[in-house]
Formats: sequence, structure tokens, C-alpha cells
Amino acid sequence: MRGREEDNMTDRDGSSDTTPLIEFRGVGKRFMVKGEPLQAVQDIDLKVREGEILTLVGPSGCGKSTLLNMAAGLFEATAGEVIYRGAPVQPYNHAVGYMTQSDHLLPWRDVAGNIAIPLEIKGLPKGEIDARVETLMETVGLSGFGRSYPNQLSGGMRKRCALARLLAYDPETLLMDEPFAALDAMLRMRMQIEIRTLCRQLGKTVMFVTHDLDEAVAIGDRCVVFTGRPGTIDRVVDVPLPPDRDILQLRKDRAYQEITATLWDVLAPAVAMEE
Ligand SMILES: Nc1ncnc2c1ncn2[C@@H]1O[C@H](COP(=O)(O)OP(=O)(O)OP(=O)(O)O)[C@@H](O)[C@H]1O
Repeated sequence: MRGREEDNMTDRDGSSDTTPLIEFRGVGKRFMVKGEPLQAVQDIDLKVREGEILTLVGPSGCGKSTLLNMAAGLFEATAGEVIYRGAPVQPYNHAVGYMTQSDHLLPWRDVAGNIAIPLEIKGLPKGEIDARVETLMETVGLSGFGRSYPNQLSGGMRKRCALARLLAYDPETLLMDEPFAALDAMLRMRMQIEIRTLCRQLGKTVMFVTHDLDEAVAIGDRCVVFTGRPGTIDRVVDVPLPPDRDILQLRKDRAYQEITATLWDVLAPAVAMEE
């Protein structure tokens, strides 16, 4: 199945076909670097289902971020096509929101001021902005911190603030590129729990890139494993854990242990080849 996702898009219960929200059809991306071609990804066939959390894991440089950038319409595919809700992705895809490792909070604005930015850009009236900011702070567990400045926040609180700002744009799809990589293990787990809970509550579709296989399994409904350079899809697996899984207890879960061990066998050779 190398380079190919299973053709059928049956639901978890196997009952029905679903139209993908995002589809990569035979996608390749080649960059020119100092006059030389560099094939970042090739032969990518991938369907992202509406409302799912799809995690992408693979060795460094296999093109995970490149795929997110193509879904966002920031990079154009050099082969194949990227489809969003039935139409080719245009520069830029306004239905997606991006979150990266660095939170890009404005240091001179407090928490409420940072979260308000997209609402101010939209030109909403002040009363509505205040009410929406309050709700968003509550959603991400930052109630009472509206007047705090980014340098007064812990790493996890900064992430929550960045997440609330992202949600203020109300994107249909969240593209998350190693958003929790800089957090310590405990905070990271708390954010994983929050992202799963929030995205299920709000019905968001998520493409989530991570280097961390445990994280990919813990938060994903499905997990895409990449290999090589150029990046190709080795396999797409259903994560055999319930949607309302208890992330804190996963280490003791037999299904979790088995799936991470299986995926590690796929990834390990590629990781061993990383310089
Ligand atoms: N704008 C660009 N111009 C030239 N080369 C690029 C550009 N963006 C990415 N690349 C190259 O494409 C390849 C894939 O990069 P990409 O960042 O997508 O991989 P990745 O899997 O996300 O890596 P990592 O896990 O290290 O973040 C790399 O060799 C990278 O150097």
C-alpha cells in the first residue's frame, strides 16, 4: 500500500462512503533550491474526512509541513491536485487556520487583546468582540486571565491563548504544525486532551503534524505515516481507540501499546537514517 491510501472511504462502522473535505490526488511538490530540483513529496493520495483529527508523522524533512502548506494554498502542487470541499485549493484557502510551534502572540497586547485580533480585523462592534473573547477564554480555560500579558503566562497558557485566537477566526479546518513541540511532557498531554475535546465539541477538521508517534496515536482518529525523502505515504491507519478516549490512561491501554509498537516498526528504519 506504499504511497496509497486505501481507496474506500468507509466510515469507522464500515457503513457508508463519505466525501472527503480535503483530498490530495497524486500530489507532488518540487522546489528549486540553488538551481537544483528538490522533490519534497511525491505520489500523495490522501483523503481527509470532515470532522476527523488526522495526524501526520514521519522523519524530518519528509514533507509533512509542505502538505499543510498546500492545503492552505500557500504552496502550489507541482503534480496532481489538492481539492478542498470539491474544488481545487486557491491561494489562499480561507477555510483553514494555521497553528505552529511558535505562538506569535503580540507581547504588547494582553490575552484578551491577542484573542480579539481576528474579530477586530473582521470589524465587529466592541460589545460583540468583548463577549466573544470572554467565551473563547472560557473555552480554552483562560477565564480570569484576560488582562495578563504573554510574558506573564506559562507555556501552556500561551498555547491556549494562541488556540483561542485561532478559534476566533472560526476556521473550518485547523492545520497544526507541531504546536506542542516546545512544551514539557505533562503540559503537552494536557493540551492534547484539550485539543481533542475542543475539536470534537466544535466539529473541527484537523490535520496535525507531529514528530512524536505517541502524540500522533493519542490524539488522532487516523494516523498517516510518511517515509523517506522525497516523502511518500507508507500507510494510513485507523487509530483503534474510542473517540472519547482517556489520554491520561493510554499508556496502560493494550490497543494503544500495540498500535504504537506497529507504527514504530514502520518508522524506525527511516528515523535511523536521519543524520
Ligand atoms: N519553501 C521551500 N523552499 C525550498 N525547499 C523547501 C521549502 N519548504 C520545504 N522545503 C524542503 O522540502 C523538504 C520537506 O520539508 P518539510 O518542512 O515539508 O518537511 P517536514 O516533514 O515538515 O520536516 P520537519 O519534520 O523537519 O519539520 C525539505 O527538504 C525542505 O528543506
